[in-house]
Amino acid sequence: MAVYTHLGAEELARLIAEYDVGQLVSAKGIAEGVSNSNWLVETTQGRFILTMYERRIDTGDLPFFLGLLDHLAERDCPVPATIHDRSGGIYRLIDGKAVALIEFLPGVSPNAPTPAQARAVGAALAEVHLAAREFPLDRTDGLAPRNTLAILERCSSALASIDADLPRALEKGREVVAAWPDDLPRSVIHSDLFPDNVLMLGEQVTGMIDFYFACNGSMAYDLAVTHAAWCFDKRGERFDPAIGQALVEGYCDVRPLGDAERAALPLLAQGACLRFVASRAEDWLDTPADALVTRKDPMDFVRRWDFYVENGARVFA
Ligand SMILES: Nc1ncnc2c1ncn2[C@@H]1O[C@H](COP(=O)(O)OP(=O)(O)O)[C@@H](O)[C@H]1O
Ligand SMILES: N[C@@H](CCOP(=O)(O)O)C(=O)O
Repeated sequence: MAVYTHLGAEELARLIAEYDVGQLVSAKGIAEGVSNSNWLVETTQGRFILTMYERRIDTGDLPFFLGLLDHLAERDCPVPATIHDRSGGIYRLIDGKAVALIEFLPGVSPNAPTPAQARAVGAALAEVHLAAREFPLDRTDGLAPRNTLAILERCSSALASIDADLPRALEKGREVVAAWPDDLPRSVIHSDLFPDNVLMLGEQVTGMIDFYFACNGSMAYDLAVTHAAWCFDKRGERFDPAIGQALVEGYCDVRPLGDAERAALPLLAQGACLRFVASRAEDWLDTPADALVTRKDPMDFVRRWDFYVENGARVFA
């Protein structure tokens, strides 16, 4: 589920009237997603996504996230542009909560991606990296390896309650942080490009969404995050080499990797695993077992991490 707040018909109509998008026809809550409330809004002029920012997102970051969407959309990247209100505002407040109206993009998120889809996603990610280089705003990565290791360390006494094998991630995390390269080419990165954040029609990427972890960071690290997210089954037990190869080739067709970036990929992929192990462990411990939101298992990324330690050099050769 992901509609945390009820918005009445009159309130919705008043909100939509603040935009030059015609009259409200319907608004349906969207079940997918976990962080924000989302509605599919139909007006006399078309379809839109209305997002209410519920948790995790600092309103002070919205000019960065929403401005980035506009910057990328203007440069023909497949991301939704934001709809500005009549006074040019990029977001509005309802009862103290920020809401934004965003272009609706067609497509569905692939459940079992094919190599051709992975190639298209690699290319689209590289296009975003190139286009985002001139984006004028900055946002620090709060989930860079040092920070995610600190999260894991804060959770250390409870990690074994999630899984007896989880505490060993701490030592592995310290090794990753100690070896982390800080001098790779940078841009603004998505840093959470899982299949559920990509909309596709066949082999075409029609939408990259959910830029709410976007920040300044190393482009090769973003590719490594995407690799970890796309190339395994859900539990991280089975790696699909054809998907991995297509993703990296698709990326390099648009933005070839430098030697240092390619050499760093095995470690960057481990850093990606550290990031999701830590955020999932923290969320797991913060979320009651009977909550409506399904908790994501950090062990899915411990298994990927083990895979990269053993096979990273071969996979990214
Ligand atoms: N611009 C968009 N166009 C079409 N559908 C969208 C768009 N943005 C979000 N969605 C739909 O809403 C769902 C949840 O959005 P998402 O941003 O991933 O939410 P959350 O931040 O809560 O994870 C997506 O899975 C997708 O179905
Ligand atoms: N992709 C992350 C969780 C972030 O959730 P999102 O719904 O905001 O994409 C994970 O799998 O741990």
